[in-house]
Amino acid sequence: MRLIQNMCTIAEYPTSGSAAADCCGGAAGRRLVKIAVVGASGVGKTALVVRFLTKRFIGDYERNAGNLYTRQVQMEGETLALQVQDTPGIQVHENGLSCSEQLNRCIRWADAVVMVFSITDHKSYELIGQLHQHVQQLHLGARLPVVVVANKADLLHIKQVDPQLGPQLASALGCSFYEVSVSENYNDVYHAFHVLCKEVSHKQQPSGTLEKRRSSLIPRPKSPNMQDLKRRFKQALSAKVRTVTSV
Ligand SMILES: Nc1nc2c(ncn2[C@@H]2O[C@H](COP(=O)(O)OP(=O)(O)OP(=O)(O)O)[C@@H](O)[C@H]2O)c(=O)[nH]1
Repeated sequence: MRLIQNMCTIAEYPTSGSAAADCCGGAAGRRLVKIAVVGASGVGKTALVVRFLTKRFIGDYERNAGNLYTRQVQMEGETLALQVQDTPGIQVHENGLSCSEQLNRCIRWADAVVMVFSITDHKSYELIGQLHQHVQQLHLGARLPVVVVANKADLLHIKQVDPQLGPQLASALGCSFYEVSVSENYNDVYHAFHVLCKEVSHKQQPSGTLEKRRSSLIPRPKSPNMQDLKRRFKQALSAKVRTVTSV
C-alpha cells in the first residue's frame, strides 16, 4: 500500500461515504475503504492516525471530538479512497461499556476497525473484548475485519499489560495483532493499517471480478477446426459411396 501525499482533507462526521470521497479531489468513483479507530481515552488513537497519515508523531492533541481523514492509497495496483475515522475515547464504567450514539454511528459506518489499547493502562486492555463484541453486534453478526493494536510499547517501565496478553486476546477474537510505539516507530503502524486495508479490499472484490479473473486463467476448449471437420465428412461420405457401389 502506498499513501498518495497531499490529498488529505479533514471533515466532521460524514453522512455519506461518496460525498467524503469526492472532497479528496478526484477520488469519486474509486473504491472506498472506511476504517474507524476506537479505544479508551488517552491510548493514542489520534497520535496513531496522524502517524499513519503523516509519518509524524505529534505529542499532544486536543481531546478528540472525532475527525475524519481522507486519503488516496495505492493497493495492489489500484487507487483506493481510504477514510480513517478517529473517535472520542470510550469511558469505562463499573457496569461495562458506555458508547455514545456518535461512536455507534462511526462503528456502523466502518468497513473495518482498529481497536487500540495502551500497554500502560490495563483497563484500556480489558475494554477490547467488550468492544469487539459491541462492534460485531452493531454489524449484526457480519464478521467485520478488526486489528488489535497495543500502543506505547516504548513505555515498558510503566507497563500494566503483560506482553503475551495482547496476542492471546487478538487470537481468541480472530483478529490480527500489532504492538506499536506510535512515538518511536512508523513501520508497525503502517503495517497494521495495511493489513486491514487489504482485508477490506479483498472482501469488497465483487465475486464476479474474481470469477472473471479465474475464468481467464482456465484455457477454453478450442473451437472445432472447420477444415478438419469437412475433410472427415468427405472421407466418411466417400467410404459410404464405395460400400454402396461395391454391393
Ligand atoms: N510515550 C508514548 N506516548 C504516546 C504514544 N502514543 C500516544 N502517546 C501520548 O499519549 C497521549 C494521548 O494521545 P492521544 O493520541 O491524544 O490519545 P487518544 O486515544 O486520541 O485520546 P482521546 O482523544 O482522549 O480519546 C498524548 O500525550 C500522546 O503524546 C506512544 O506510542 N508513546
